[in-house]
This record gives sequence, C-alpha cells and structure tokens, in this order.
Amino acid sequence: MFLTECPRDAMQGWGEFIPTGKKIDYINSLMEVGFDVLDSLSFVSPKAIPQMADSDEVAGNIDKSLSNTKVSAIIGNYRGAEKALKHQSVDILGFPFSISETFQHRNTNKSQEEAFNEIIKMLELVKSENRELNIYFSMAFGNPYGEMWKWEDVDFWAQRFSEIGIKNILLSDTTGVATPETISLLFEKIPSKYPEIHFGSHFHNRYEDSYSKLKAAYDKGCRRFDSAIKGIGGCPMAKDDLVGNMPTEQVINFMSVEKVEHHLNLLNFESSYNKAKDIFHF
Ligand SMILES: CC(C)C(=O)C(=O)O
Repeated sequence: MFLTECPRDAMQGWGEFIPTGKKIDYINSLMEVGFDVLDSLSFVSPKAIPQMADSDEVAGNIDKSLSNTKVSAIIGNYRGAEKALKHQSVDILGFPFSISETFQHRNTNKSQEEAFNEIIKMLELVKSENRELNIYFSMAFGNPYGEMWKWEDVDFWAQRFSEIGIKNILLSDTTGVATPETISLLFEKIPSKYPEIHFGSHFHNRYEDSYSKLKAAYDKGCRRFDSAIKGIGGCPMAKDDLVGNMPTEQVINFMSVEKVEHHLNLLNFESSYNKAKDIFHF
C-alpha cells in the first residue's frame, strides 16, 4: 500500500491559527510513522488560506533526516510552484485540477484549459528541479454544482495528462459525493488504460461511509490512499459543501481487517495521534 497522510488538508480550514511550532512538531512526528508521502504544505494565496501562510517557515524546519517519507506541497499556480521549489524539503508539488469547470474557477480562478496550459509550464519547471508533480482530479466523482458527471470526462482528462507525461493522479472526491458504485466504475475503467500513471484515491467523506469507499477502490485494484488523522479537514474552497477527510485510523483498520500488509509504525502513529488531539481538540 502506498499511503499519504495529509496534515495540510487537515489544517488548512481549521478556524483557529495553529502556532507554527506546533505544525512543525506535528509534521516531524508524522515523518517517523512510515507514510510514503506527507501532504504538508500549501503555497497558495494566504488571503484565501490564512492558516497555511507560514508554509515557508514550516518547510524550512521539516527534518528530512528522520525518514524517507516524501514531502508534498499544494500549489495553485506557477508562482506558488516557484515558491515551493525554493525548499529542498519539498519533493512533490500537487496541483488540484478540477473535473468540474465551475470548481476549477472557484478554486484557482482559471478555466480547465488555462489550468492545463499552466500545468504544462509547471511540469517543465518541476522536472528541471528534479522533483515530481502530482495532479489531483478534484470533483472526480461528481460535483454539487449541477454539472453532469460522466466517467468519460474523467477519462478525457486522464488521456490529456498522460500525453504530457504526468505520472501520478489522485482521483479526489472533494465534496464526498462518491458512492461505492462510482468508485468501482472509475477504478475499473481508467487506471488500466494508462499503465504508466499511478492512480490513487483522495477521498473526503463522512466517517460512516469510509470503509465502503476504501473497499470499493481496493477491490478494483487501488493501492494508493490519502487520509488524515481523525478525518479532520476538507477543502475550504468547497466551503458550503465541506466534508472531512478519509480518517487514517479507518485506513489502518481496513488494512488490518483485510489483512493488507503495510509499513506504518503504529507506536509512532499513536504519538502523532496524540499530537493531533492536542491541535484539533478531539
Ligand atoms: C484540493 C484537493 C487536493 C482536494 O482536497 C480535493 O479536491 O479533494
């Protein structure tokens, strides 16, 4: 299993400002759990996401000597990519490309076509710096804006991104509208057409829906899951429709029930969980 913990997604919409020192301590503790990736930073407008305005300082204090876990940063445009790439601690940039034209505007103030063209430029930059660029397919399972959803639209964009050489795509259920049926459909139809792309899931959901979503994706071959401790978070740009993340405890529970091997250190996970309790008051 390829596991990404998303403290960035947990923190970004949190109402009270989390002191920078606490963020750093939390992320460094997660570095010792054994996740493949920590989605930790955000180089987007501090006006839009004030909680993440200290990402420069956080990035400068991530202790990469603790493990081989890669660090990822979300960006919304080329300028954000340049800022993120100044930090040697950042291995991966993540861009939220939306399958919904409405949400692409809402999230990055661009049309899909404009965002795609900017991604082509970002990809050149990222390659020249020897880092990676992941694409999130936001609203991959439908949207709350009344736009029609078809798996073929997701496939259309998967094809376009495969043509420019994108290697990692996270099918994201931004507002938690996916069902086990739509998850099965996408994971059955799309990844097998693009063997050069590593597809994963980035689910937002209510706790009670989490197991069935994991199972639907897993049964269709998905081996890459994003999650956040206690399911805290969600996309603040989809405010009216905010739902939490896939809870990491539920992913661990799933792996234990389904007898799936993983490489997480559960003692260290408990210590990070306790830090999350302190930050998010649960
Ligand atoms: C912004 C991206 C990464 C996201 O969380 C989503 O679209 O679900």
